[in-house]
Amino acid sequence: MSTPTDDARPLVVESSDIPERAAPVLETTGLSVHYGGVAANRDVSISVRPGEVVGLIGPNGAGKTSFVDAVTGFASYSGSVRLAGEVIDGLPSYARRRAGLARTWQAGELFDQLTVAENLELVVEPGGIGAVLRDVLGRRSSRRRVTEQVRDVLEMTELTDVADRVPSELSLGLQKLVGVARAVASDAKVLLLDEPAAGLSSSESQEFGRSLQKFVDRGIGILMIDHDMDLIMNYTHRLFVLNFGSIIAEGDPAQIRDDPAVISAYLGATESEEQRHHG
Ligand SMILES: Nc1ncnc2c1ncn2[C@@H]1O[C@H](COP(=O)(O)OP(=O)(O)OP(=O)(O)O)[C@@H](O)[C@H]1O
Repeated sequence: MSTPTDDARPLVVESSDIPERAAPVLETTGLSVHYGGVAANRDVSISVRPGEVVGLIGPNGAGKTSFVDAVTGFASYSGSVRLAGEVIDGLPSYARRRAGLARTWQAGELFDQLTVAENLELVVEPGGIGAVLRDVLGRRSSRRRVTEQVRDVLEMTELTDVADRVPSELSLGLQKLVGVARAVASDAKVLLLDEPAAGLSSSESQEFGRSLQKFVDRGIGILMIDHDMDLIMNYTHRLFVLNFGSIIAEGDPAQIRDDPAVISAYLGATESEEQRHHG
């Protein structure tokens, strides 16, 4: 494990610490997504191993969200998705979630009327959101009982001290962490993080990156999409780069940073943005 001495160094485990031959916990093979005539993903094959943080990056419109939508069962696709070795094609999104595929969304997804602990209870309570809301709306002074599973995740994510607060009382960075904690509370094997740094300052984003270590330590595989290159470069082990729906590069952050095809894809995207603004 890395032993960082300053904030600039990655705190997640080094690639060499991940068993090279560990079977992927998430694997897609030839995944393609079409919206009418638009090919949002073409033949995308990626893998995430247990305890590995994999980044999926690419210019705007490259197909990152479409990929996550397909993997989580929110968009139709051709090709195949395996979770812990099992093919999950054809399963609806809730069944994929139950099987251990957890997702966080770009937009805030926490219930502001509920405490942090209650937000986590939503995913572990067999009665679901209805049962939690009935309890909470019925209460006057006493808080809902915190289950052992939620207490465990709160401890792991160091959120125990804010368990009784409502999200609006927390910094945006902590709110994001609560979102991830909630995803993990549902016994996640894989976490798909869609732009977790959106809206965060660069120091909050780095803080968020450091918090990923706890999930890595538990062997959870993470696929992270973000435009924040400091977060991506410092806190991932491996990266896949999408452009126009296809993977154009794969490698560790240092390799990707110097890859001519990647540089050209980003420059091309910037140039066409500029042409759009000036055209
Ligand atoms: N529901 C949809 N219907 C039709 N086209 C869509 C739909 N969703 C996405 N697309 C198109 O698919 C392509 C990929 O979009 P997607 O949102 O997956 O890219 P992205 O990499 O996530 O972009 P960004 O970084 O801007 O979020 C784009 O051309 C987009 O316009």
